[in-house]
Amino acid sequence: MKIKNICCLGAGYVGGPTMSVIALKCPEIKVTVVDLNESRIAAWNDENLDNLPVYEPRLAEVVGEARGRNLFFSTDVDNAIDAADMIFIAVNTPTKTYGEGKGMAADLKFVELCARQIARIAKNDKIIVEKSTLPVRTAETLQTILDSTGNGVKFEVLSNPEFLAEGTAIEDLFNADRVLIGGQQTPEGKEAIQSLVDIYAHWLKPEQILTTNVWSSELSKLTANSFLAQRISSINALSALCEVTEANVDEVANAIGTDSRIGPKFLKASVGFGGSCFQKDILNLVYLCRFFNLPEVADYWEQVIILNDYQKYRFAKKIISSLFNTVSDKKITFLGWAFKKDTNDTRESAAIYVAEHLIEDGAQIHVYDPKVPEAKIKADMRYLWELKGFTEQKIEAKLNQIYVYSDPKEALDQAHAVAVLTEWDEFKTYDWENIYIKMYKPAFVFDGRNILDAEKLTNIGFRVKGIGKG
Ligand SMILES: NC(=O)C1=CN([C@@H]2O[C@H](COP(=O)(O)OP(=O)(O)OC[C@H]3O[C@@H](n4cnc5c(N)ncnc54)[C@H](O)[C@@H]3O)[C@@H](O)[C@H]2O)C=CC1
Ligand SMILES: O=C(O)[C@H]1O[C@H](OP(=O)(O)OP(=O)(O)OC[C@H]2O[C@@H](n3ccc(=O)[nH]c3=O)[C@H](O)[C@@H]2O)[C@H](O)[C@@H](O)[C@@H]1O
Repeated sequence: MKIKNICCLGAGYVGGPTMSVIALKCPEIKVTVVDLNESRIAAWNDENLDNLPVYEPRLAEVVGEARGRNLFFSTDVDNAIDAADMIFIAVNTPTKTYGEGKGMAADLKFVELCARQIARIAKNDKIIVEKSTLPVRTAETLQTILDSTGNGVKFEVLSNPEFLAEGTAIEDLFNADRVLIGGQQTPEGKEAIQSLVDIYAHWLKPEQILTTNVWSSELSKLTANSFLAQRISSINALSALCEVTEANVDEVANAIGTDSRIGPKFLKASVGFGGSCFQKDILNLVYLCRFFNLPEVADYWEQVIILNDYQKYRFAKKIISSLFNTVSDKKITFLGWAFKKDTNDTRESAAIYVAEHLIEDGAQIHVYDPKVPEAKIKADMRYLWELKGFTEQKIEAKLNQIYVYSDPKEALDQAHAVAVLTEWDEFKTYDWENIYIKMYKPAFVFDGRNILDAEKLTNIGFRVKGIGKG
């Protein structure tokens, strides 16, 4: 089937960039991205491209070219579903916060609602594409819901997980290592797979487009994220050993990364990985393994999360113990709040958890992040404390321990310590001599990303503590 009209449910970090690139590369296909969130859609339609709801290098350029031509953002979900031959589901699939599987399983209620809405609206045959990250065998559930309307419409469900990383989304989409398309191995399933292959073939080579059965595709996405996160937890585990043995974790990473069997990527020790997906997807994998009665496999993967929590806690503890065992009423400046550089996304950012530990010890947290506004930072902390069941009064009191700045100089002025939580490039270019003069002494720098020149800072007079350095 030659696709002429695509609809995508969910205009978030995945739906927005992926559909913008498809629209850019396939000018003959009309692409409509819909969302229930009106303000998000309004931001996607904002004339000023600096106001797009997702910050990604080069995204504004892509949207600027395709929007209004064959790329549209709308809240009219029903009409977009009706008109489409192919519907991508790119809605959120967070960890469940209630009931069966709470804290572990993926919450599929948004995906299920999409399937029900499609089943209700569709009048002609459609291809449904799972773009959201889903537990293996979700396609079966979707197919059951879609097929139970009895209106004779035929649906083919494909799995097409997304591998882009935030901060490099456009680059990743333009030059994907691979795209993965899973479908039923029936003649109709194979035809649907080919329709999606044809779309990606507008800009990717045939060898970059992998096709599999639907279950392998679903499981490959969870597996890829688990392997990536496992590498970070592995190097972070060793960073703790480096700190007590005077080995240097960056040197160790380089030494092992030059072995072509290991490879150099994803070996950067840090304050801990964040982002909306690694933790959620591993928890989901662990839940699935327990569900299928594989406790040893579940325990193995769960350790990746346990180690990551330990790393964030260890960083906060090091700040407290270095500052003479208390940070009560001390000004601790956080450089960065986003979970990595070049994104405004803060979901599961290590900064949130480090801040929580320090606030618990009485610290005043002063934050500067070039892309994250005050409202977002406070909302992140509020969400965490609400989940813990804190009273409104307690939450308000804790929020008063957080100060957010749009000028890094003000954030750093008269601080007792600086903690680098995100690896934004601009932090490396600051006038550290001047910052030192204006800080309380001894002036501490805790580099949770190992991006600053520790030798230079030490020569200025700072007490510098990186990750995995003795
Ligand atoms: N953020 C990332 O870098 C990546 C995310 N993923 C996966 O993609 C999925 C989406 O992730 P994000 O884009 O980050 O989430 P997001 O939260 O940024 O966006 C999801 C959007 O879906 C909308 N939505 C929910 N229900 C809807 C419905 N019934 N109809 C229309 N819109 C609806 C929400 O309002 C929200 O704007 C998740 O499953 C995630 O695991 C996969 C690869 C990368
Ligand atoms: O499913 C998803 O959501 C996506 O998850 C990750 O992408 P993302 O979370 O956007 O960003 P990463 O570059 O993977 O970084 C994740 C976290 O790990 C940290 N990290 C990364 C690499 C490293 O060596 N060390 C390290 O601490 C980053 O700072 C960040 O906090 C994967 O890299 C994507 O392939 C996947 O599509």
